[in-house]
Amino acid sequence: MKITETGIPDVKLIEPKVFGDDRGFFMETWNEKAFREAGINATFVQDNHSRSVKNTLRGLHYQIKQPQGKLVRVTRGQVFDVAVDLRINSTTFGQWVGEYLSEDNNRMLWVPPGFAHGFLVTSETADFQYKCTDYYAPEYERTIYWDDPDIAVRWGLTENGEPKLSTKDQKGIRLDRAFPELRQFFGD
Ligand SMILES: Cc1cn([C@H]2C[C@H](O)[C@@H](COP(=O)(O)OP(=O)(O)O[C@H]3O[C@@H](C)C(=O)[C@@H](O)[C@H]3O)O2)c(=O)[nH]c1=O
Repeated sequence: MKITETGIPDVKLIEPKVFGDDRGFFMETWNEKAFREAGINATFVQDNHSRSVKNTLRGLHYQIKQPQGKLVRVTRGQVFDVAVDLRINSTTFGQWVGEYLSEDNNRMLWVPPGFAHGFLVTSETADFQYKCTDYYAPEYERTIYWDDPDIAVRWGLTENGEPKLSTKDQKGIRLDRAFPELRQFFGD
């Protein structure tokens, strides 16, 4: 597998080596040694799978305690996947990176703890699967509004396009309002 840095060096793009033959294909999707050699030291405790219809946007989510590192991929369809650096002392605080992940390109993204994460579904339907380094903790979960003007993710929605959001994500807060809590929990 090929593991490369993105515009935010700690967020990594993983391109598995795919072995195709007349039966189909084979690929490794997680290899602890290869990831460790690429600087990713992760112990995973939870695997998740969601299915979403086109134009669904899930995010931007993070947990103030039990922050989760996430190894994400798409097994059906395509999404535009986004990670936002919320580490207060990071030189890339508030910046985002985005990658198209699909069942065709087999790409995966490593989103470290200390980042908000979200994705927009760009195909008719998308199956999204990911491994997490800590457990889901709804009491610690926070949502930054997907269209926060300070982060300004270019989601690629059409001009008047409104994504399909959960009630929780419609109530996402702005980065500046999240800041005091981030300073408390993501200060180093
Ligand atoms: C995330 C999660 C949700 N749930 C439940 C809670 C709720 O009733 C239902 C749907 O939850 P949500 O609406 O929060 O699901 P969703 O919007 O898909 O949340 C996910 O979004 C992406 C972008 C991430 O990065 C994930 O970490 C996670 O926050 O599933 C769990 O039981 N365990 C979990 O780990």
